[in-house]
Amino acid sequence: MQIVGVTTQHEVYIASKVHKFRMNEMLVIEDESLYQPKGEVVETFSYNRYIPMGFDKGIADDQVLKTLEQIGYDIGADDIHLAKVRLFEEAVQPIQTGATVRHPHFNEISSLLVKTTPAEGLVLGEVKSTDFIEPTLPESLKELMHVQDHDEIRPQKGIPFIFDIRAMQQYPHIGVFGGSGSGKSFGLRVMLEEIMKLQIPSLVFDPHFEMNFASQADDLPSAKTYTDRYSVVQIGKEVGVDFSALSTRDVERLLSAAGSLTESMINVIQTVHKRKDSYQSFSDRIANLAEAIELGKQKVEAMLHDGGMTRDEINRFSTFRKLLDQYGSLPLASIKGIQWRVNRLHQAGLFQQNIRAIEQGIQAGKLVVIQGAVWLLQVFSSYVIGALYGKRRSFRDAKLQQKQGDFFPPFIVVTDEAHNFAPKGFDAPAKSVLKEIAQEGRKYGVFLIFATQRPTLLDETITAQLNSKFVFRTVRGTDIQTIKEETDLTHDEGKRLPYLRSGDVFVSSAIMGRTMAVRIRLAHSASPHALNPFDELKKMKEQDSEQVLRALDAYLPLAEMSIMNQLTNLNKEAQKNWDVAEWKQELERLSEDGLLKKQKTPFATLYTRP
Ligand SMILES: Nc1ncnc2c1ncn2[C@@H]1O[C@H](COP(=O)(O)OP(=O)(O)OP(=O)(O)O)[C@@H](O)[C@H]1O
Repeated sequence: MQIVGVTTQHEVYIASKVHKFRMNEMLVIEDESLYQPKGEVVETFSYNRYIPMGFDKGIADDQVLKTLEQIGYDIGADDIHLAKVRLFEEAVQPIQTGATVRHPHFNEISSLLVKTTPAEGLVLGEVKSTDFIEPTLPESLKELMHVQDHDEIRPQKGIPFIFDIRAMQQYPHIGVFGGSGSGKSFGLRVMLEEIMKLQIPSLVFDPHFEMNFASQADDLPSAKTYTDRYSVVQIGKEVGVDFSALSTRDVERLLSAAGSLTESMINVIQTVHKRKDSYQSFSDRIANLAEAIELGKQKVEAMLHDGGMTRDEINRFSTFRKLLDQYGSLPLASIKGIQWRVNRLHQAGLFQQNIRAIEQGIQAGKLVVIQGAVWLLQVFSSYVIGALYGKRRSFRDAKLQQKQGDFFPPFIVVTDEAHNFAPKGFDAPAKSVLKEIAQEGRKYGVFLIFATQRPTLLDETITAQLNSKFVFRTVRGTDIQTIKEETDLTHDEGKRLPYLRSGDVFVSSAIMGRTMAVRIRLAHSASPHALNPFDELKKMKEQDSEQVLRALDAYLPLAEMSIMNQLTNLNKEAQKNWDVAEWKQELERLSEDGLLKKQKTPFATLYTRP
């Protein structure tokens, strides 16, 4: 391999007759006077006698052609491989044309690529095109993972990409961007596995119900299990909001998530909500007030003067009167609006539990996955993040003031669909607390991992605070533009974004100091959605046929006209509720699928085992 053409201080062309260059391949230029500059391939081209140079010059210019001829290439006849290489550090003077080029030894580039050990960092994947370095890779960095390359699963060959999570203290927060099917969720899963490995307490909001680590990945030798390292809770089942602990401002925020609030509705909440109100006391007060206003003061007074009512009725109407005296001037429509919103949250189970299960999980160093519908997660996240961040802050602040405080650990907040939690341009329940963490969380040891398909829709103050960005395949022009503005991806890398393979990612991180191309490793666990929906249909059909055949077994051979007599038994055993026509259809289907044999005689149609 040799340098050809005119070189600059930061870019050179390299040619070879035998070596086919690969994108992101690392190379060392033998130039003692410049301290062996190193760089990586950013563009490649191959010529052979079928596509001779000059016919389509591609990346080569006249200067390149001239040098090639001078150093003995037969242009138009030889195979020639060319690469454009960008130097990692600008050279003090242009590089000598003709200088030889080779692959680096691990020690020559280790400081650029490896910032921590596998035991202390997140082992997320393999740095692309580094398999040339395998012979010099130290044992401690080998055999850390398996990688899927095209259809083949293979052990790690190149340099591992180990994210130095400890450096988040200085460069906090991670963004994970990528379009549908780009491998973003898969990458997030690998990140979470590594976080569990290190037992870092984390709060994961999971709108897709996919972050479960119970099932192991198929085909992966020695997949790790994470059983004791995480817990999954659902809003309305294991966790919820303790209504009586909410301030009036919290109630406003929660209710606004169930449906936007008008000024007048906010006024209703501020007037009617009392400190320590339980869900019951607040919703009763609202319901009674609505009913009282609907009846009107006159009618309520008349009922109370009328007499002849039971004690309960007297109590009820006295309550109405009191409420009318206190709040009678509030508009009925706004009160009803609040009533509807409180009801909606209650129906979703939000007020049935508290967040103790989450706090315990975090205290125990676990990854706590919180599942629920997006809108409900938005409400709940604002409450739970606010509460836990508050605890962590109080503990740290107390410590700074040398006071005693209950220990609360540092933790990470992880969410997919992050643009729903902190949207650009409009408000969302959790946005203010997330912004605060983006700006101040570092001081308290609270960090964000934000994944989204739409970085353009994410609040820009937060995007700017994400010091490490993992960029998967992105097709949408506006998102590519945002990514280019927010990372140090070069123009060439930006152009490659729509064509990245699922699982390939550019990591642009202040921690690494430069963009790296990485193949994410195979996950040890599998997503519950990993089953192809069409395989799922097939499996369901097979299971169903099996069940029906088992029920039929005792009655075979079965004549079509006997179905009527056996209908109750058949339905019971097959757990169906079919009539005779439906059973006939099913028998026909099973015989078409070859699972039964259909015989027609002049007297009857018979079904038997094939
Ligand atoms: N690193 C990887 N190695 C092997 N296969 C991968 C890798 N990453 C992704 N894949 C494959 O690509 C598919 C799509 O990935 P994934 O579901 O993570 O996409 P996504 O970007 O999260 O899409 P969506 O946002 O629609 O969920 C996965 O089913 C997985 O099989």
